[in-house]
Amino acid sequence: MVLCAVRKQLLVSSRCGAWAGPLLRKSSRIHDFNQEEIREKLQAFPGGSIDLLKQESGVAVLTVNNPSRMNAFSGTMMVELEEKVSQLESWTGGKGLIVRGAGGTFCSGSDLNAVRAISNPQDGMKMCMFMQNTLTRLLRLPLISVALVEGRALGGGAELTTACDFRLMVPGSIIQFVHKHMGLVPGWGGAARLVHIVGSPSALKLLAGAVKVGPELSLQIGLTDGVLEAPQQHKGDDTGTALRQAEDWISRYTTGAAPVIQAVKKVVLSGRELPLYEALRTEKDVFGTVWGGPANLQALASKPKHK
Ligand SMILES: CCCC(=O)SCCNC(=O)CCNC(=O)[C@H](O)C(C)(C)COP(=O)(O)OP(=O)(O)OC[C@H]1O[C@@H](n2cnc3c(N)ncnc32)[C@H](O)[C@@H]1OP(=O)(O)O
Repeated sequence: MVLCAVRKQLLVSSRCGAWAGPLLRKSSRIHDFNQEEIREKLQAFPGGSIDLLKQESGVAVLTVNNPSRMNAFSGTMMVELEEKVSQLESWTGGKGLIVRGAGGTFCSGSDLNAVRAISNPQDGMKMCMFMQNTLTRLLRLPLISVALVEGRALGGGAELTTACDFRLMVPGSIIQFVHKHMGLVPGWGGAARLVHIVGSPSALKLLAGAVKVGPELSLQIGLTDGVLEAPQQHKGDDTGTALRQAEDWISRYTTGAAPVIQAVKKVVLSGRELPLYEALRTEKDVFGTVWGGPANLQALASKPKHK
């Protein structure tokens, strides 16, 4: 059922040139439940915002913005994240996404005040399913995504980093699955994704030890894809900032026509999520959307040599 939904999502989005519309979005959810009730409850815990900046380069910047609480996720921010993911799903010209936190730190997980207020099992389950649905859709966006980790990514913040294709860290930053210290395990899909990224022995160590993972260890176990230079801010020049460095890093993967970059992400996604037979069928269909397309014809006309 879920596999069919993933394939359907990939195919229709390929034909439309945009990511899945509302109909498919519903069927591609991991948990099919009425999200309205939990959305309403989450709205009762305001604070901060999730800001989205779509740039002409085709690379968007999504900022978790609640610096007075180390960018903890309030209830309204959880709802806003879902809305921003919906906007990105229908961004035809999009190629890349950088997810970051405001004020020099990434995210300290869910807002503990909201968590206390909805600590009953029913609401906890609904919040968990809501965030799993949203973060699954974030990872499935037809955009190449990277989490830019400055400061700390704790708890749900660490889980959020795993909902991106790549992670970049600045010196001194930390990713820590602190859940065990909170009497919890990840609930936003972070454990399942972490196993895919670093393998089960390392995932077990990180979760059972609530290990503080700095850039060096992170590179060693394959959690991080790059360590940036220590950010430097010169007057009138932002080239040294972590964001600019992340934009430079991602540009090597997002240079080119949007339909081609999106197709690349789709074939990798289908390879990651579908059994081989389904993935091959999807790859064939996605191939059909770029074969003979403008970028393909232009490349053929220019007789390129790949030296
Ligand atoms: C399935 C999801 C699971 C989860 O995400 S559970 C949540 C896991 N996260 C946490 O437990 C983080 C707890 N916070 C901390 O450890 C520390 O605040 C942290 C992030 C290391 C920063 O330490 P410091 O630099 O010393 O700063 P501080 O403690 O004074 O924090 C500044 C203000 O931010 C607040 N804050 C930080 N993380 C928060 C959170 N998750 N929820 C609600 N408020 C949070 C903190 O209470 C403080 O506020 P205030 O200035 O005292 O009013």
